[in-house]
Amino acid sequence: MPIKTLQEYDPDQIHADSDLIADSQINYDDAIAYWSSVPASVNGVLGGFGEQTPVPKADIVGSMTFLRKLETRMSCPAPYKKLTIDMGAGIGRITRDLLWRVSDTVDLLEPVKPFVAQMETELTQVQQKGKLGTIYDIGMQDWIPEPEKKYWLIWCQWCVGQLPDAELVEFWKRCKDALIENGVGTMIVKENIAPFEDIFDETDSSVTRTDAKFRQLFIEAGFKLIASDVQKGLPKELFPVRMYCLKPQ
Ligand SMILES: C[S@@+](CC[C@H](N)C(=O)[O-])C[C@H]1O[C@@H](n2cnc3c(N)ncnc32)[C@H](O)[C@@H]1O
Repeated sequence: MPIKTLQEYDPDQIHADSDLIADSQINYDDAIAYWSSVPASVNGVLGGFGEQTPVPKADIVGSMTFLRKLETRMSCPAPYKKLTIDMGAGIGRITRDLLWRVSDTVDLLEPVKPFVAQMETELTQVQQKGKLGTIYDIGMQDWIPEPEKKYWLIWCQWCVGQLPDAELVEFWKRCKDALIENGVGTMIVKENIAPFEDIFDETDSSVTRTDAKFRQLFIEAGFKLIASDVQKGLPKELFPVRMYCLKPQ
């Protein structure tokens, strides 16, 4: 399940597998096969926590509140433009419901073809408003930022567990280099948090990391943490979800 539930967490099982490092079990092909097999819908990308649950709305409201708190830290002086990229974007849910509102243009990155195809429907209005940028149909591990493009905001939500630690650090280093310099650019990471140790999930071949692991990897990638909040209003059976606001060191 991409959105992990606490009931699924079995510490005995985790300890039985503890000779296997969680992220060493990630397999990109298995992940793509899983994501290609689920419906190209909000319910599909949120592992069954779609619009019939409070999750999508609470998520967007929580992100908007977090961004409002950060407004002064995220100002974008001329001549810069508010160019954003939505990483592991699924069907474009976050761009459709949030990112276009705060950005001039939004690029998206998503490797699963049926999700990319569905973006055409989901993002019609974003396109009509002239805010749809480039769609990269590749994985984060293969993304090499275009040298002339500098982002005001890089949004990574419910997707970085698809990369092993070392690949994730390399990806975040490329993100750092792709941000507008002089502290203008920001990266936001919003992910499930594991309670005690990183957990491998064979369903979508991903890991759920602890808060301590996230903070360690941010430092390794050269980011400093500006602010962090826990998402409110999610069902109690879900793992906590945390938002991190990061700037290059
Ligand atoms: C839980 S969904 C979240 C989608 C979207 N971020 C959202 O919140 O609506 C995880 C997404 O990560 C994508 N994904 C899987 N492996 C990836 C990779 N290596 N690089 C980028 N995205 C990946 C999946 O296809 C899926 O769209």
